[in-house]
Amino acid sequence: MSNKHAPAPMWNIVADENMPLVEELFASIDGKPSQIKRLPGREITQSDLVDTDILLVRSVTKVNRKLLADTKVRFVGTATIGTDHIDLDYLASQGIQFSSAPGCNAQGVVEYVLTSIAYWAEQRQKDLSTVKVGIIGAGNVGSRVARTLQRLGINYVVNDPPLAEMHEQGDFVDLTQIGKCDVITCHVPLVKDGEHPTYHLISETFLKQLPDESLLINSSRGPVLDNKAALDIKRSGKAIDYILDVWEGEPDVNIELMDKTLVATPHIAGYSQEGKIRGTYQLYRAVHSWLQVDGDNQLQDFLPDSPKWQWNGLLKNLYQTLKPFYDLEADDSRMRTEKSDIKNQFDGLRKNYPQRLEFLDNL
Ligand SMILES: NC(=O)c1ccc[n+]([C@@H]2O[C@H](COP(=O)([O-])OP(=O)(O)OC[C@H]3O[C@@H](n4cnc5c(N)ncnc54)[C@H](O)[C@@H]3O)[C@@H](O)[C@H]2O)c1
Ligand SMILES: O=C(O)[C@H](O)[C@H](O)COP(=O)(O)O
Repeated sequence: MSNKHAPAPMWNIVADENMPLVEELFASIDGKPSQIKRLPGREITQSDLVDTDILLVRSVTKVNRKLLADTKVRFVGTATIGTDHIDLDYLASQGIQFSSAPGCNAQGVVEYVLTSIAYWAEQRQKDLSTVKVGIIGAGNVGSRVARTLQRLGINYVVNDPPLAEMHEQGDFVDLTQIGKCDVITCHVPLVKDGEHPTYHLISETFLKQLPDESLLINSSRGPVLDNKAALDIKRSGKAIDYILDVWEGEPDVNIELMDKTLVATPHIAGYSQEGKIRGTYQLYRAVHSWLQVDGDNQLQDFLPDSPKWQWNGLLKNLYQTLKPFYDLEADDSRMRTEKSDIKNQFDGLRKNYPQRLEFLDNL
């Protein structure tokens, strides 16, 4: 395969400042050294990229014609699962290679969701052996949430029309059935058009039919939930709980909605150390595969030793057994502490997020 970079004396790389291991993994590629420039994701502009070969971003950088026109960028990688911040059609039209990091932080999200359900059960005195969870989206995250609930003996149903149409194995239910569940958790990409859009999938109509005392968790993308409708429903006095990790208009979170949540966090559901490391590593592999060259670094050498949660077989007090491994309440309280200036503090809460390790792989 030929590529425009073969004669370059040095790789020019621009990377989001919040990606770990870029210096370690990208110091040289195929024997050629790299010059790596780190920038805050929201502040990367076209002028930073004029002589850049490889752009490595996270979810806060909008990658489109405005950013990439008249630059040398030939590879864009996002160390995230979601790709709604990337104009994939534009990249394809320009022959710019692209990679995301599918599944990289799925385990962190699963742990966030399980801890959230357990916290809600404790707060609202629910018996998890009689609760039914509705999972919307059964990809990397949703299917693992299902597997985890299955192992714990918690009932669930799954909605995923695109998968159902592909005749994937498994039983799928429609959204009406999901709307009858005690807990609903969303794991869909943000898609605004096509056959199965997810923008405002959780609409006023959907929220109105939810049973009283149900819980809605959104850790997918803010606009999957109509935030205004969610607020209006609470204002109307409906007894429904929200656990929200993602928000319409981030970082400009609706403070009244935040006040009405059971748990509010600043888009950190997937923020395990391992998830971030896997994200960068998957891009390292993708760059080498694009160039058809070898890379010697092995993922295992960068992953920390993770703690192991041992389940005692009881659903009662589940939250108290999870809390030493993931302190959801601490995440919630850090966000509420910054409430008065959340728009300006949101990114800082994420940048300075405390180390969190995955713990659930031995259920
Ligand atoms: N909060 C966080 O920190 C965090 C972390 C990781 C991922 N995410 C978000 O979660 C999303 C899901 O992650 P994933 O790894 O499971 O993605 P994935 O692509 O593996 O799976 C998404 C699933 O959603 C299904 N789907 C698409 N449209 C649907 C619709 N209209 N109704 C029901 N199902 C639909 C797809 O068929 C697919 O099975 C990501 O796109 C990302 O936006 C958030
Ligand atoms: O899509 C994802 O993978 C997550 O939403 C991602 O972890 C968000 O974190 P960010 O890229 O904004 O640091």
